Amino acid sequence: MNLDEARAQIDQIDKEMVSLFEQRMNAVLNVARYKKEHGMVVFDPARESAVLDRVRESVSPALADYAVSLWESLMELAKSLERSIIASDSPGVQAIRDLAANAGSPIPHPRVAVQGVAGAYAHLAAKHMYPDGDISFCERWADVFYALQDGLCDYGILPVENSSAGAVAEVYDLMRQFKFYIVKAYPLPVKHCLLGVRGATLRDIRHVYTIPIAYMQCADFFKQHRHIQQVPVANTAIAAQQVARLGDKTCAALCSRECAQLYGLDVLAEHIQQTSTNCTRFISISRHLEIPPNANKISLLFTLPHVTGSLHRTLARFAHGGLNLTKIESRPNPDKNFEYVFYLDFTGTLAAPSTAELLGNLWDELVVFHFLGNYYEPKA
Ligand SMILES: C=C(O[C@@H]1C=C(C(=O)O)C=C[C@H]1O)C(=O)O
Repeated sequence: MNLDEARAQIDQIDKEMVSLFEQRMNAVLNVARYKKEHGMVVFDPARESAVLDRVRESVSPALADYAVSLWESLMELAKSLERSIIASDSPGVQAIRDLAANAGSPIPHPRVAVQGVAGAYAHLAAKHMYPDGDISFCERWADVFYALQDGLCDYGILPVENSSAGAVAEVYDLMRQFKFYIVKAYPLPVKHCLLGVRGATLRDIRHVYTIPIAYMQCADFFKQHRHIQQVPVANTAIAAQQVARLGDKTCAALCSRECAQLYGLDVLAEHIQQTSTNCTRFISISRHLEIPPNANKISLLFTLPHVTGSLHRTLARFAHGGLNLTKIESRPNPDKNFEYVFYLDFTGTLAAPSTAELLGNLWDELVVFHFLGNYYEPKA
């Protein structure tokens, strides 16, 4: 058989399969109508296992895994179609709608907490995000969460992810513990400088004070300057403050250019990060949900049952809904060894009924599900 003949055969088979697909989906619609009338839920795991067992038995062993995978997808599509008919007023969907309806407005002249001291990247992000904000400083990231919990500030600004060094794991874990809402996000271009005391030169430097995630972003520079040892501190601007206090020509800080003027230091090297587009995403967290009219991003936190394909099936539901995932992060679940908490960001808005419904369904189905916010994030 030549290529054209084989493809003609495939075309003929596809024609029959499309017709069968349509017939199957129509049968699914009948199931959905029945379920709606009888108050039944969409997902029936026992029925799905029976369908998959039958498929596996009916196909040649060499194709069994392929066939099972195809039927798993078919059943996901079936459930998406069913959900367009039922479950639209389940408790989860109602909860999501209530959240959206009760979302508050931004606080004027807010009190904004950031970690570090003046000149920290979080400080620069906070000034962009809240130009009229009253900014105060905390020692650790956790302290920003405590300040918010205790009502000492209205918003907290935190880094969640750098374009080259990746996620800020500690902040993700704190998000799980405190479950505040994300009300804004801002991708801050980050250009690192090496600052030393007045009169120092790059050759004098033996120690660089900085936060490890910033050091990682300048790995190439420090490979070329192997004699410079890293001294980890909690924040880049705290590093600048310490170097200024030490007054030692062998010590430098890796931080923003703004710190030079703030702490009376000299710029010994600038823009030493790996990539010219280096950028850190900052979020603003709040005790209260706010959804601005231009909200374009949604963040979620959830756990999944530890069974084959559960993440794949969940993500497929976003794909079927035409939703573009922008970030997925997994962190250890402290309640269950070697199981994970998933964090998902995607472009979307709760104003889209199908999105609100998808999230409501997940709320109903998953043991742990938290809606973290629907906020505006400008393009990086
Ligand atoms: C169509 C149904 O709903 C869902 C989809 C199934 C399918 O596509 O075969 C099977 C079980 C349910 O999870 C059904 O309950 O039969």
